Amino acid sequence: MANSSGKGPITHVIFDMDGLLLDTEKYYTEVQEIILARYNKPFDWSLKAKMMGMKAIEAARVFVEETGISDSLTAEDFLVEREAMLQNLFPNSELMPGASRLIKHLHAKGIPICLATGSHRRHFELKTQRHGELFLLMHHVVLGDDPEVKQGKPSPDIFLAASKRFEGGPVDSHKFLVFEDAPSGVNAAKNAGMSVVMVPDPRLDSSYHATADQVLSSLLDFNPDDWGLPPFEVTAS
Ligand SMILES: O=P(O)(O)OC[C@H](O)CO
Ligand SMILES: [Mg+2]
Repeated sequence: MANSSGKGPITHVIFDMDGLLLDTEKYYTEVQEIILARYNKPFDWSLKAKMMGMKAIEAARVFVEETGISDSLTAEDFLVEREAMLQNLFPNSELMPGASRLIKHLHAKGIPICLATGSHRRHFELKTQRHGELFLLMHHVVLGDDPEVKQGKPSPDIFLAASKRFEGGPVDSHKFLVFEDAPSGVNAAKNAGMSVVMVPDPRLDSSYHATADQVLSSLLDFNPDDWGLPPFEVTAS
Protein backbone atom coordinates (compact mmCIF):
# COMPACT_ATOMS: atom_id res chain seq x y z
CA MET A 1 0.00 0.00 0.00
CA ALA A 2 1.32 3.46 -0.86
CA ASN A 3 1.73 5.91 1.99
CA SER A 4 0.12 9.32 2.32
CA SER A 5 2.95 11.07 0.43
CA GLY A 6 2.30 8.89 -2.62
CA LYS A 7 5.68 7.16 -2.48
CA GLY A 8 5.83 3.41 -2.68
CA PRO A 9 4.63 0.76 -2.53
CA ILE A 10 8.16 -0.44 -1.84
CA THR A 11 8.69 -4.15 -1.28
CA HIS A 12 12.47 -4.52 -1.74
CA VAL A 13 15.47 -2.42 -0.70
CA ILE A 14 18.95 -2.13 -2.26
CA PHE A 15 21.85 -0.60 -0.37
CA ASP A 16 24.95 1.04 -1.79
CA MET A 17 28.03 0.42 0.37
CA ASP A 18 30.85 2.98 0.17
CA GLY A 19 29.89 6.28 1.71
CA LEU A 20 26.39 4.99 2.52
CA LEU A 21 26.78 2.01 4.86
CA LEU A 22 30.54 2.26 5.37
CA ASP A 23 32.61 5.38 5.99
CA THR A 24 35.10 4.44 3.27
CA GLU A 25 34.93 7.38 0.88
CA LYS A 26 37.34 9.23 3.17
CA TYR A 27 40.03 6.66 2.38
CA TYR A 28 39.71 7.22 -1.37
CA THR A 29 39.85 10.97 -0.78
CA GLU A 30 42.93 10.68 1.44
CA VAL A 31 45.03 8.66 -1.01
CA GLN A 32 43.93 10.67 -4.04
CA GLU A 33 44.97 13.88 -2.28
CA ILE A 34 48.38 12.35 -1.64
CA ILE A 35 48.84 11.29 -5.27
CA LEU A 36 47.69 14.64 -6.70
CA ALA A 37 49.88 16.62 -4.31
CA ARG A 38 52.87 15.21 -6.19
CA TYR A 39 51.62 17.11 -9.23
CA ASN A 40 50.92 20.24 -7.15
CA LYS A 41 47.21 19.83 -7.71
CA PRO A 42 44.40 19.77 -5.15
CA PHE A 43 41.76 17.03 -5.01
CA ASP A 44 38.44 18.80 -4.72
CA TRP A 45 34.81 17.78 -4.34
CA SER A 46 33.91 18.58 -7.94
CA LEU A 47 36.28 15.80 -9.02
CA LYS A 48 35.23 13.58 -6.10
CA ALA A 49 31.60 13.90 -7.24
CA LYS A 50 32.48 12.55 -10.68
CA MET A 51 34.46 9.56 -9.38
CA MET A 52 32.53 8.25 -6.41
CA GLY A 53 30.38 5.17 -6.92
CA MET A 54 32.18 4.11 -10.08
CA LYS A 55 34.08 0.91 -10.70
CA ALA A 56 37.79 1.33 -9.94
CA ILE A 57 39.09 1.50 -13.51
CA GLU A 58 36.30 3.86 -14.59
CA ALA A 59 37.03 6.19 -11.66
CA ALA A 60 40.76 5.98 -12.41
CA ARG A 61 40.24 7.15 -15.98
CA VAL A 62 38.19 10.12 -14.76
CA PHE A 63 40.93 10.94 -12.24
CA VAL A 64 43.89 11.07 -14.64
CA GLU A 65 41.95 12.75 -17.44
CA GLU A 66 40.12 15.42 -15.40
CA THR A 67 43.33 16.39 -13.59
CA GLY A 68 45.36 16.53 -16.79
CA ILE A 69 48.02 14.10 -15.56
CA SER A 70 47.30 11.25 -17.98
CA ASP A 71 50.59 11.84 -19.86
CA SER A 72 52.49 11.23 -16.61
CA LEU A 73 50.31 8.62 -14.92
CA THR A 74 48.08 6.07 -16.64
CA ALA A 75 44.78 5.00 -15.09
CA GLU A 76 46.25 1.52 -14.56
CA ASP A 77 49.37 2.85 -12.78
CA PHE A 78 47.19 5.15 -10.68
CA LEU A 79 45.23 2.12 -9.49
CA VAL A 80 48.40 0.22 -8.56
CA GLU A 81 49.68 3.18 -6.56
CA ARG A 82 46.30 3.82 -4.92
CA GLU A 83 45.91 0.16 -4.06
CA ALA A 84 49.12 0.03 -2.05
CA MET A 85 47.68 2.63 0.33
CA LEU A 86 44.03 1.57 0.31
CA GLN A 87 44.61 -2.02 1.33
CA ASN A 88 46.08 -0.84 4.63
CA LEU A 89 43.16 1.51 5.29
CA PHE A 90 40.11 -0.58 4.32
CA PRO A 91 40.32 -3.07 7.23
CA ASN A 92 39.61 -0.09 9.54
CA SER A 93 36.29 0.69 7.82
CA GLU A 94 33.52 1.82 10.15
CA LEU A 95 29.75 1.83 9.75
CA MET A 96 27.95 5.08 8.93
CA PRO A 97 25.45 6.33 11.56
CA GLY A 98 22.14 4.51 11.34
CA ALA A 99 23.36 1.80 8.96
CA SER A 100 23.22 -1.04 11.45
CA ARG A 101 19.82 -0.01 12.84
CA LEU A 102 18.23 0.21 9.39
CA ILE A 103 19.64 -3.06 8.03
CA LYS A 104 18.65 -4.98 11.18
CA HIS A 105 15.18 -3.40 11.19
CA LEU A 106 14.36 -4.23 7.56
CA HIS A 107 15.74 -7.75 7.93
CA ALA A 108 13.75 -8.34 11.14
CA LYS A 109 10.57 -7.17 9.39
CA GLY A 110 11.14 -9.56 6.50
CA ILE A 111 11.84 -6.89 3.87
CA PRO A 112 14.16 -8.41 1.24
CA ILE A 113 17.40 -6.42 1.18
CA CYS A 114 20.61 -6.65 -0.84
CA LEU A 115 23.85 -4.81 -1.51
CA ALA A 116 24.94 -3.30 -4.85
CA THR A 117 28.42 -1.81 -4.71
CA GLY A 118 30.90 -0.70 -7.32
CA SER A 119 33.61 -2.20 -5.11
CA HIS A 120 35.20 -5.37 -6.44
CA ARG A 121 35.43 -8.62 -4.44
CA ARG A 122 38.82 -8.05 -2.82
CA HIS A 123 37.92 -4.55 -1.61
CA PHE A 124 34.52 -5.76 -0.40
CA GLU A 125 36.21 -8.43 1.74
CA LEU A 126 38.69 -5.94 3.23
CA LYS A 127 36.06 -3.31 3.99
CA THR A 128 33.53 -5.67 5.58
CA GLN A 129 35.86 -7.90 7.58
CA ARG A 130 34.83 -6.24 10.85
CA HIS A 131 31.13 -6.22 9.91
CA GLY A 132 30.53 -9.71 8.62
CA GLU A 133 27.42 -10.46 10.70
CA LEU A 134 25.65 -7.34 9.48
CA PHE A 135 26.40 -7.91 5.80
CA LEU A 136 25.22 -11.53 6.12
CA LEU A 137 21.72 -10.10 6.59
CA MET A 138 21.76 -9.14 2.90
CA HIS A 139 19.91 -11.67 0.75
CA HIS A 140 22.65 -11.25 -1.84
CA VAL A 141 25.53 -8.99 -2.76
CA VAL A 142 26.29 -7.68 -6.26
CA LEU A 143 29.84 -6.39 -6.71
CA GLY A 144 31.44 -4.19 -9.33
CA ASP A 145 33.36 -7.14 -10.83
CA ASP A 146 30.21 -9.25 -11.22
CA PRO A 147 30.04 -10.58 -14.82
CA GLU A 148 26.53 -9.15 -15.20
CA VAL A 149 27.71 -5.63 -14.36
CA LYS A 150 29.07 -4.67 -17.77
CA GLN A 151 29.27 -0.97 -16.92
CA GLY A 152 29.51 0.69 -13.53
CA LYS A 153 27.17 3.33 -12.13
CA PRO A 154 25.54 5.48 -13.63
CA SER A 155 24.66 2.51 -15.84
CA PRO A 156 21.66 0.68 -14.36
CA ASP A 157 23.45 -2.69 -14.81
CA ILE A 158 24.21 -3.29 -11.13
CA PHE A 159 20.73 -2.46 -9.86
CA LEU A 160 19.03 -4.49 -12.59
CA ALA A 161 21.29 -7.45 -11.75
CA ALA A 162 20.46 -7.00 -8.06
CA SER A 163 16.72 -6.91 -8.79
CA LYS A 164 16.80 -10.34 -10.46
CA ARG A 165 18.38 -12.30 -7.63
CA PHE A 166 15.73 -12.28 -4.92
CA GLU A 167 13.63 -15.31 -4.04
CA GLY A 168 10.97 -15.82 -6.67
CA GLY A 169 12.91 -14.16 -9.48
CA PRO A 170 12.77 -10.68 -10.98
CA VAL A 171 10.80 -7.93 -9.22
CA ASP A 172 9.38 -4.81 -10.91
CA SER A 173 11.78 -1.88 -10.69
CA HIS A 174 9.17 0.46 -9.23
CA LYS A 175 8.95 -1.72 -6.11
CA PHE A 176 12.59 -1.02 -5.20
CA LEU A 177 13.99 1.63 -2.94
CA VAL A 178 17.72 2.28 -3.38
CA PHE A 179 19.91 4.03 -0.80
CA GLU A 180 22.85 5.89 -2.34
CA ASP A 181 25.39 8.58 -1.50
CA ALA A 182 26.91 9.21 -4.93
CA PRO A 183 25.59 11.15 -7.95
CA SER A 184 26.52 8.23 -10.24
CA GLY A 185 24.64 5.84 -7.96
CA VAL A 186 21.52 8.02 -7.81
CA ASN A 187 21.54 8.23 -11.61
CA ALA A 188 22.04 4.46 -11.89
CA ALA A 189 19.01 3.84 -9.67
CA LYS A 190 16.85 6.25 -11.68
CA ASN A 191 18.14 4.70 -14.94
CA ALA A 192 16.94 1.36 -13.55
CA GLY A 193 13.48 2.85 -12.90
CA MET A 194 13.82 2.70 -9.12
CA SER A 195 13.14 5.17 -6.30
CA VAL A 196 16.20 6.49 -4.51
CA VAL A 197 16.97 8.01 -1.16
CA MET A 198 20.22 9.98 -1.28
CA VAL A 199 22.35 10.45 1.82
CA PRO A 200 25.07 12.73 0.45
CA ASP A 201 28.24 13.95 2.10
CA PRO A 202 27.56 17.58 3.11
CA ARG A 203 30.54 18.69 0.98
CA LEU A 204 28.86 17.45 -2.21
CA ASP A 205 27.36 20.31 -4.22
CA SER A 206 23.61 20.44 -3.61
CA SER A 207 22.91 20.58 -7.36
CA TYR A 208 23.46 16.81 -7.29
CA HIS A 209 20.47 16.36 -4.97
CA ALA A 210 17.84 17.16 -7.58
CA THR A 211 17.65 13.70 -9.17
CA ALA A 212 16.96 11.85 -5.91
CA ASP A 213 13.42 11.20 -4.67
CA GLN A 214 14.42 12.02 -1.10
CA VAL A 215 17.58 13.54 0.40
CA LEU A 216 18.59 12.90 4.00
CA SER A 217 21.49 14.13 6.12
CA SER A 218 21.87 10.72 7.75
CA LEU A 219 20.37 7.23 7.65
CA LEU A 220 19.27 8.04 11.21
CA ASP A 221 16.72 10.43 9.67
CA PHE A 222 15.06 7.78 7.48
CA ASN A 223 11.38 7.27 8.17
CA PRO A 224 10.25 3.88 6.76
CA ASP A 225 6.64 5.04 6.79
CA ASP A 226 7.47 7.62 4.07
CA TRP A 227 7.78 4.63 1.75
CA GLY A 228 5.14 2.30 3.12
CA LEU A 229 7.79 0.23 4.90
CA PRO A 230 7.32 -1.09 8.46
CA PRO A 231 8.00 1.62 11.08
CA PHE A 232 10.78 1.40 13.65
CA GLU A 233 9.68 0.06 17.03
CA VAL A 234 9.04 2.83 19.55
CA THR A 235 11.46 2.28 22.42
CA ALA A 236 10.40 3.22 25.94
CA SER A 237 12.51 6.02 27.40
O1 LIG B 1 29.63 3.47 -3.45
P1 LIG B 1 29.86 2.08 -3.87
O2 LIG B 1 29.61 1.09 -2.78
O3 LIG B 1 29.15 1.70 -5.15
O4 LIG B 1 31.45 1.93 -4.18
C1 LIG B 1 32.03 2.53 -5.28
C2 LIG B 1 33.52 2.72 -5.14
O5 LIG B 1 34.15 1.55 -4.79
C3 LIG B 1 33.88 3.82 -4.20
O6 LIG B 1 33.45 5.07 -4.68
MG1 LIG C 1 28.55 4.94 -2.49
